[in-house]
Amino acid sequence: MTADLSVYLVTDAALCGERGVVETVRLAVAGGVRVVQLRDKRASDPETVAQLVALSEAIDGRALLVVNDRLDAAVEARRRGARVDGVHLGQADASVLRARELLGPDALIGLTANTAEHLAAVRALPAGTVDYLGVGVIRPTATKPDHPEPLGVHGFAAFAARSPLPCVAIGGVGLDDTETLRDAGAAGIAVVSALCAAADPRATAAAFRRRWLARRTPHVLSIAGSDPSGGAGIQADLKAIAANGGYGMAALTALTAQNTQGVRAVHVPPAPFLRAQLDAVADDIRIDGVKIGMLADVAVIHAVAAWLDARRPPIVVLDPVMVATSGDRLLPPEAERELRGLMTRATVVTPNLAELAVLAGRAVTDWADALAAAEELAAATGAAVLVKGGHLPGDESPDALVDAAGGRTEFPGSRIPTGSTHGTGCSLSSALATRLARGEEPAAAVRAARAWLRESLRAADRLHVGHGCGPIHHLAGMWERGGVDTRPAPGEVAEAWWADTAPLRADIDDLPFIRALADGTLDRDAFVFYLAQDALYLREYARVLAEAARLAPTSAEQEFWAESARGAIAGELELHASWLSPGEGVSGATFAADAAPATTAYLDHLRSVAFGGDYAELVAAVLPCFWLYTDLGRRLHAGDFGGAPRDPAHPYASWLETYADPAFERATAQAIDHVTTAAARADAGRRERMRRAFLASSAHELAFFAAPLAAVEGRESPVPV
Ligand SMILES: Nc1ncnc2c1ncn2[C@@H]1O[C@H](COP(=O)(O)OP(=O)(O)OP(=O)(O)O)[C@@H](O)[C@H]1O
Ligand SMILES: Cc1ncc(CO)c(N)n1
Ligand SMILES: [Mg+2]
Repeated sequence: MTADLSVYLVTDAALCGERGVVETVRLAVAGGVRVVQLRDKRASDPETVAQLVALSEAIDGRALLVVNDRLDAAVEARRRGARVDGVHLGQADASVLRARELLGPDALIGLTANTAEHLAAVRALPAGTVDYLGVGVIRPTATKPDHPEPLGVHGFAAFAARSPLPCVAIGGVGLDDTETLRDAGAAGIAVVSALCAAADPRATAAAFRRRWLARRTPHVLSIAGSDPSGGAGIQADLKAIAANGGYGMAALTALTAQNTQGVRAVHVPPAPFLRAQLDAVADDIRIDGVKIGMLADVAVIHAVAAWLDARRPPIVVLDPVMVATSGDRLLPPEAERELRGLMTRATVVTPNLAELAVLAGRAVTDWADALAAAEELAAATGAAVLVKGGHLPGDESPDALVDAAGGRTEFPGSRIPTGSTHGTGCSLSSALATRLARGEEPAAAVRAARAWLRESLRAADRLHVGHGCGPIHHLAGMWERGGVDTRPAPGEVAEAWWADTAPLRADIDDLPFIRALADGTLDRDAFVFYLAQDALYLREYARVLAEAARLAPTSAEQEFWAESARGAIAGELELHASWLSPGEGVSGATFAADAAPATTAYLDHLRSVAFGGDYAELVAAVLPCFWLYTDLGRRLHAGDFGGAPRDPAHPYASWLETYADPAFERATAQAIDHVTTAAARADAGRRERMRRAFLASSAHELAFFAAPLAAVEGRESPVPV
């Protein structure tokens, strides 16, 4: 069989010391050892059998277990239920032919070899008798006192080049030899003292594994369904693997007929054909990581489980897909139980909240439940659980990684405002598999995969794919860094931002203040309160506009914002002065009024953005005061709210006129142009900060309009600031 022989531990009871062989092996396997060879020349056969049983339990299928020399002990331990994958035999040990006969075609059988005669003998054996050669020693070593003349790295390379079988380098191998031997053609490095005598075998094994994987493109296989619309399934997986630095491969479990709106049909090819795909890949290509997605039915799950058991890929990320983003089932309920069986074979499982509830068999209603359920599931299956908070209500989308020992890392993150989340789960699990296959530590791998996912989510709406829940932009970061111009046109930014304010604008339209302003029934005190606050606001707004002028990159923009500042302080206050005139007896109130909470909150927001010194963000923050007023003024003036604003008897007629002023409309068009041009030029991160500043100001506009009536009626404003 083909196996991952990369980091191969040979035990030495004396070197393991008080920690013992079993605990040393457990730690080393947790760190990334792929093959464990029990080697104890002095142990009796019954002792060896007992050791194999204990080791098989400790390894629990996460690495291959072979025994040195003792074929009979291997057979007996298997009889007692231990999982013993094979034997390693020396030239003087029991015949490899007999081992193959007793252990079967799937066993891992190794043979020590280091001379031309040994190679000739191997060539004479029937094909499939021996799987690999143990070749050494590389350097003089105390762990094999009777060792032959050391080969050195060059001797090893020459031998491996002539060998028809994979060669594992053994004898005096240390951490610093890892890449050298790998590049000399080793299929793996066998380590004795560097691991058995290590103070922390887990960390040392992880270091070997990292060094082994360093500077080498990981080969990642997706076992998943097809989504012809390209956003989820293997199509998403291949893009995610490529974007995260891996070579992607895909074996299809199912074909779906789906698009961004839903799944129309599913076709599941026979399970043996899936097995044929998997074997075709594994027989030829080193597999560094596997991602498992849609499994379609019980037969497929069983086929994947059997293949995993036969091949033992080093990294398995299982995304327990049950329901598509669209709500369509991708796994029948009776197969859900079977998924739990697969979990024990996974490195990491990545359920969303609903899947976690099913797998853990308990209700998951909030994030605390999710963390508790993830802990139970990880402890029960031995797989780490990455629980995803994409479906949590609210503004946060956190994930958390919980390992089988109960260790937990949380990854906080704000929700990215987009409807394009088709295939996020597929993409995240593939990115994670790729990074783990490259040897990244689990928490670091999750962090990097999430950073990539978030970058791809932020750019998602720019793809304009489909009419439903669109895909993420898998290659957004690559395109941006590679100089592909993917920036939006200013008009596209304007359209998107305007759409984002739709709920706020609807709320403004529904305010009793606006309704009463339109039909002239607005309480006069409320109107005066509003004007006084507006006057306070405009005085500071003018300073903020002046700051925009100071930061402006072009003289045209400098002139525009300076002129707007002048307009704010002069024109608007002049208007207000005519309303709050001495005859009305309230003019002193203009500057004398205290700022209401809504006013202070809005100004604090504007000043903090101005203080940040980013021109683009600042002009985005000042835009709603132009845009929302122009829109509202135009519609008030047109009588869209009922009432008769052009009626000279309307008490607020002249106020309403100002905002429908064509000069103000032109200024607003200019402001939109300057701001969206700056947004279109900005990189994705700054563009998002601009959008947030724009939306925050829009929300303050709503609160500002809601405040007056509440204030004069002595109640709390319905829109908190
Ligand atoms: N709007 C969003 N903003 C930021 N992150 C998000 C958003 N939506 C989902 N995510 C992230 O995307 C990843 C997938 O999470 P989710 O809970 O949506 O999984 P899923 O339901 O399995 O996805 P899928 O629908 O593709 O199967 C997680 O890292 C989650 O935090
Ligand atoms: C093929 C496939 N796999 C997974 C998902 C989950 O989003 C999907 N929609 N389609
Ligand atoms: Mg999912």
